[in-house]
Amino acid sequence: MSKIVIALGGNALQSKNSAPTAEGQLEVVKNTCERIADICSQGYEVAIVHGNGPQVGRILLASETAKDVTPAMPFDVCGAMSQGYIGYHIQQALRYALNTRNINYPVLTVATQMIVDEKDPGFTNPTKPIGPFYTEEEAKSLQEEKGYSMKEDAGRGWRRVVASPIPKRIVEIEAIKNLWDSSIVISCGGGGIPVVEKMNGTLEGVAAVIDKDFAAELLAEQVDADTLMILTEVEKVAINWGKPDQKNLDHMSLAEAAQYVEEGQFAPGSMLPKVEAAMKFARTYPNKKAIITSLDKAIDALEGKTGTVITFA
Ligand SMILES: Nc1ncnc2c1ncn2[C@@H]1O[C@H](COP(=O)(O)OP(=O)(O)O)[C@@H](O)[C@H]1O
Ligand SMILES: NC(=O)OP(=O)(O)O
Repeated sequence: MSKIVIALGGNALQSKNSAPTAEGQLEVVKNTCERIADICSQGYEVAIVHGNGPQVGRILLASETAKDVTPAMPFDVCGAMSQGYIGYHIQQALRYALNTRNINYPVLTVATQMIVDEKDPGFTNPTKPIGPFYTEEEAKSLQEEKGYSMKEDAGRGWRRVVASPIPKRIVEIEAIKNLWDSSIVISCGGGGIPVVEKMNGTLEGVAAVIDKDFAAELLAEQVDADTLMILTEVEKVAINWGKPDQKNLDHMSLAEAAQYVEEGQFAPGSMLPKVEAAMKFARTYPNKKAIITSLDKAIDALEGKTGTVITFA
């Protein structure tokens, strides 16, 4: 059976058109899980990685706002909280969607720690957008008042950006591999809880948010997946994106993708990490493929009918 690691983007978890409540997230996740269950019912074995940018940003905000009532939680703990409640929603919704298709695999979430290098340049150059969107004015005053780093996010508004080191090693990988045959595993949520390994072998959480596309790629390598599938809002990656001469791409070889990256075709913090993660998978496995497409088109893309496919040649 073909093994797929699926990375779920923001639109698979929350709707832009409604308040970011827990109930709203569950509604969106129910639809997402119907699509994932469709993939499972085609005979694919799947593992799920999800993002957490909006969620971890809001948990941090809530924690900071409530600091006079209860101590603020550190960054890594907020990441762990986001894995817990997003994983819970996916577990609940996917269990139901699978059961209605007479598939009875258990679905479970592994709180996953991800080892990063404490000297990673990401710690001095924050790039990962988290939390809500702001106007430029709001962003500038937050920058002044709270010392946040704020950046414009792919034409969609301003957001807080935080350190995003490269994921190096999945601490719980052996457990995830052991669980693969009997369960659908949700792991490396939000890219994994970022931890550094100390000289004495202990792990220590650090203030960062890892990119889930890079984490999904690392997981796909570790479980020897056949396909890395990155699901986002758009059906295809484009060059000249948002311009009158936008061209949606069916396929990119590694060389073509590298050329487009060089030209700055992909927005940092949004499409760029997806393309870079897909390139890494294609470089590691010249006979396998990475696909970037939308949730609704996932099955069509697996059948080769749409999406942007990234391969070695
Ligand atoms: N070259 C591009 N081609 C397609 N989409 C792009 C491109 N550059 C930026 N984008 C934007 O990036 C978005 C995907 O990034 P984002 O929403 O941050 O990811 P996620 O789905 O993981 O939450 C797309 O929905 C689109 O708005
Ligand atoms: N951690 C992460 O990559 O989250 P988003 O996909 O929400 O940006």
